[in-house]
Amino acid sequence: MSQMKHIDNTPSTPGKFKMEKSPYNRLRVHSSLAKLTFWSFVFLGAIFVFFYRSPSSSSPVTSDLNRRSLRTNSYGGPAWEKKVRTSAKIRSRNGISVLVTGAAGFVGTHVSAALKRRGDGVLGLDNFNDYYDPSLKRARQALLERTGVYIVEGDINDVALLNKLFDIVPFTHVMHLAAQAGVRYAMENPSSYVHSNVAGLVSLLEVCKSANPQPAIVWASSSSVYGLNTKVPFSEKDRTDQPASLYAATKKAGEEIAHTYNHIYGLSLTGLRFFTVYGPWGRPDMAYFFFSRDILKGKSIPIFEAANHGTVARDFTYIDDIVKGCLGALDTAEKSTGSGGKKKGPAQLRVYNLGNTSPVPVSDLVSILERLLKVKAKRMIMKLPRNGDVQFTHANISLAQRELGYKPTTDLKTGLKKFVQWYLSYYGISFPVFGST
Ligand SMILES: O=C(O)[C@H]1O[C@H](OP(=O)(O)OP(=O)(O)OC[C@H]2O[C@@H](n3ccc(=O)[nH]c3=O)[C@H](O)[C@@H]2O)[C@H](O)[C@@H](O)[C@@H]1O
Repeated sequence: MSQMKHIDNTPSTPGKFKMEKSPYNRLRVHSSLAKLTFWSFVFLGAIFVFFYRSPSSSSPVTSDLNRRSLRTNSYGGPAWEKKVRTSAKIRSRNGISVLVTGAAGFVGTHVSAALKRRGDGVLGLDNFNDYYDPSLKRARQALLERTGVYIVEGDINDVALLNKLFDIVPFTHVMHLAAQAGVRYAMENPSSYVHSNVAGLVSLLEVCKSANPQPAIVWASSSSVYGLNTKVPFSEKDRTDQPASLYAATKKAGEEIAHTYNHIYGLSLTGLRFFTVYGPWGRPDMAYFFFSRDILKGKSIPIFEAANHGTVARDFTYIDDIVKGCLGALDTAEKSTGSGGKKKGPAQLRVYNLGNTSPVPVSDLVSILERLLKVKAKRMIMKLPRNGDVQFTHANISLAQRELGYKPTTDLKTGLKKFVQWYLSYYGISFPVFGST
């Protein structure tokens, strides 16, 4: 401390003392001191105005990104690296090592657990943002930790962190599931979709392209890319240039970005178009989830219908079927061909529908929930809002069937029963619900 003081009082140049000895110089020093004080105030004032009045600092974008804790927490150190290595360690013959982004998310948790179960190395990455209740994400994290999967807390836009992870583990695969999901929320917070689904994807692909070896990447696109397409069932060959929401547009952009990185850098890329995935540990922002909550609370639920009382339907797909599709995609993914950021030859570029091939009207979904929950829903029929929803989705899955061995086996009634079972036990709600179905 005293040493510090000594250092602070030492003039940087001896000449300064000499100058002070002349009265003329003293005058000059005083006047420059006054000037210095004046300008310091001006400068501090400017800083104050910039930080407290600047529109950008209080813009919804900045404050939202801060609020949603998208920043990477501290990382590094031998203990942290050991956790990363242990989690990503392959424990079976022919196993793969996978970086799963969005590992604390709904699909991410299930895929990570399935990979770990069969002996693959798995490292999770998640920013734990508060788009929906983060305590559910923490509970999923705890679940994964028990199976030996460690989740690094960080954002996919953090290139330094991603590079560090690739320095520690030569991942053979990336399962990229981190995204801003939800069709309707895109009108409330458009920038979060660009941040995660466009910028985040690019930053991840930048790191993958430079990694040595380059990993093969499987990532989550969405059925929403079919947008206003009316040809059913939706086939991968159908047009996808009429997105009905910004969410859909960012997923479509992702498919085009994937094409670019495949073309320039030889990255092996597989996009999976998920069709309204549901099940235990699901997302509370999705209709089946909050319908269950509100039916139990006796709150009315808005059920959308199209013009002229047209039915709104979804090709609801059960999580276990989706997991099988994801694993099938990882297992059939060919290696990327580039190295050192340079393409060495053509690489695989694929897109698949992962749906259930059996659309169910939303009103039927509610009837199933009523039976499972033994509570009559207060239905509030509403016109389908013009905020991104499409009237129906229906997947043609023959391509995934042929090339990934994908074969969904769970109908909505069976899948919802499993969801409701989980929901009641997770939220500690006990009453006799089962038996009658
Ligand atoms: O398949 C997909 O690609 C998308 O599936 C879901 O989107 P969505 O099908 O709109 O799922 P929900 O928000 O759960 O809505 C399910 C159905 O319920 C309807 N709904 C939703 C909310 C509501 O209040 N009332 C209502 O009738 C919707 O119109 C829709 O037909 C996911 O939220 C997206 O992240 C995903 O990408």
